[in-house]
Order: sequence, then C-alpha cells, then structure tokens
Amino acid sequence: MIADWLDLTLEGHASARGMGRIPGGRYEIVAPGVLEICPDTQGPAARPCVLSAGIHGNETAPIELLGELIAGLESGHLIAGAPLLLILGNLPAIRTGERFHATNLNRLFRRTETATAISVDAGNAAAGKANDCPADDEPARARQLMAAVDDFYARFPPADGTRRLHYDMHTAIRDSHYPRFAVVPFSVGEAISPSQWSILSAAGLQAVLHQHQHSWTFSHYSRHYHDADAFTLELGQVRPFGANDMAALAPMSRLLAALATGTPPDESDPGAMDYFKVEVELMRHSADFALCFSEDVANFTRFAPGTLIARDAQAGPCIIGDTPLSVVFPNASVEIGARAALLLASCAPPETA
Ligand SMILES: O=C(O)CCC(=O)N[C@@H](CCC(=O)O)C(=O)O
Ligand SMILES: [Zn+2]
Repeated sequence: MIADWLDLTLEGHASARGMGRIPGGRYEIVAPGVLEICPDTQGPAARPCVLSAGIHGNETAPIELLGELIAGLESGHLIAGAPLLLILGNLPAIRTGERFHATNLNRLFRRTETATAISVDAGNAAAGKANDCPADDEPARARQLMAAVDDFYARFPPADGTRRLHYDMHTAIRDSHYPRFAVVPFSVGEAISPSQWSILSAAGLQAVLHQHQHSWTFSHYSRHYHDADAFTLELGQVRPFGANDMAALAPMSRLLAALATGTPPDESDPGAMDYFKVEVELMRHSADFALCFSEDVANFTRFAPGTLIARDAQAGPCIIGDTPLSVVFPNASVEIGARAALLLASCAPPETA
C-alpha cells in the first residue's frame, strides 16, 4: 500500500525497501523516503520526473501535494503513465517540523570525489539506501539523494526531443507579493524547454526568478548534472500540516497528476507571470550581521536606490545602487558564509517561440 508509505515514513516506521503494484504500473521504495513509480506503458506526454518535497522539514504543503498524488495513484483515480521518483527530503527534520537539524540540506547537492564515487558505484549506493541517515547528518542524506537521482535518470532516459524534469517543491519563510514562484537554477547548458513557462503559468505560478550563479541546491543538481528542466517551486508560506491553503494549489496538483499519468499538462499565457533575475547574492560574512528592514517585509518588496539593506561587521554595509532592487529569501539567521538574501531586477520573459 503506497498510501501508507508516506505516513509510515513520516512516523519513522517505513521499511527501507519494498515493492508492489498500483493501477497501470509498479512501485518500489528505493531508499528511505524515496519511492519510484514505473508505468507498464508510458503515456503520450511522459517524461521521467523527479518530484521532491520536504528538503526543508517544516515546509509541509508540498508533502501534502505528494500525499494527494500518491492517493490518486493508489486508488486508480490516476493511472500511472510516466516514470516518477517521489522524494521526501530531510526525514528527521520533517519529523521534528524544523527547517534542518545540523545544516541546510539544500546547499549540499554538489558532487565531490566522495559523492561521485557513491553515485557511480551501485554497491555503495545500495548500502547507503538501506538505512535512514542519522538525524544530524544532512551531508549523508544529500549523497543518498544524489545517488537516487543519478540512478533514476540513468535508467529512464527521456524520449527524443524531450528533457528530464525535476520540481523541487518548497514553501517560503516570509509572506510574498507573489505567493507562488519558480526559481530557475543557473546553468551554462541547454535553455529550459519553452513549454515550461506556459505549464508553470497554468499551474498557478505567478513569478519566475532566474539565478545568476551556481547555488548547489537540489534543483540545481538536476539541471547542472543532468540537463533537466529543473526548478525550485515556492508554493506559499511555511505552515504546519493541515494549515496549508491547498485550494490555492489545486492547479499545481493538476500539473502533478498530468506528469504522473503522462498526459499533456494544462498550458496558459506565460506573459501572466512576472520575471526577475538575481543581481546580488547577499552573503552573511560575520556573526555581527543584521538586515536593516523589518521581519514582516514580504518577498519581492522593492527598495529604492540608496536604501541600506544590511550591515555586516566584515563585509560592511549593503546599499542599493542606482536601480531599485527587490528582495527575496531575506534571512539574517543563516549560517556564516551562507546566503542571507537575493536582490532582484525585473527582466523580460524568456523566448517561447
Ligand atoms: O523563504 C526562505 O527564506 C527560504 C525558502 C526556501 O527554502 N527557498 C529555497 C530556494 C532554493 C533556490 O534558491 O533554488 C532555499 O533557500 O533553499
Ligand atoms: Zn525550502
């Protein structure tokens, strides 16, 4: 019963391995919190999809979305029609309702000599898959998830002319002028498939933010190493289980259902979304660091030229230059050396023709 898998995993009782049938395909638990769906027959629009949630443990709406998807697949309301890898990211942090335990998992998806060896060595990967990672070992979990993604993408190449897909679903700490928005990881590889803009627009996304440099997030991993159409999707604000506005996420739920069944997703005008690019990645360099605006300033708030944004004992003040910039993900409590905010400028929509 895959419907039980999610509850059991969150309670810490899931078996590390297991497999069975669902309508139209089969499932396999390939690692703790990692469930693969393999259809008997691929639908007309099937793409190998990684759908991840809970990379930050207190971001529950995406986990509820995965729960709805799994229930649909189990009941036969949705017939499996595409290879899927469903991932619950930071299991110990989900269980305690925290963003992370020792360090932010979403900065660790980078191949090192060790991680690459694990991802290409099936024996090591299998050993790593058998057990839950210790609660405070986010680097071990990142290696486990990188290995699972490498293995999945290697076994399910995309059809000619299509690309792999990864939606890493999150919710934001702050309120936002755009409650639902996509972050596009930086890449020197292929451009994102143009259809993604109209698909994300139909799924209720309101803005798109292009990263300007490598960020070693989970979505960046799939984009950088696997040339996938990969995004971090911010789907509202952090809330506990049961308190999320799932009605606002109904179009996103329909998109996930289309991906799982291999049917064409809804599309709508990509011009309905606003587009931004990162101009400044503000880092915290010292213990004596402060943001110079209030805790309730929402994501995408615009600051005028000359505004003091942050003070840092080591890096000095951060002041907006000649053009206004909007702030996203401001967080003065990040670890020293980590990103404390992104400052954005508006940009033109990507080419869709
Ligand atoms: O609201 C916040 O400050 C953080 C929300 C969040 O977890 N965002 C992701 C974005 C990842 C990316 O830049 O692609 C994160 O910070 O990991
Ligand atoms: Zn997050």
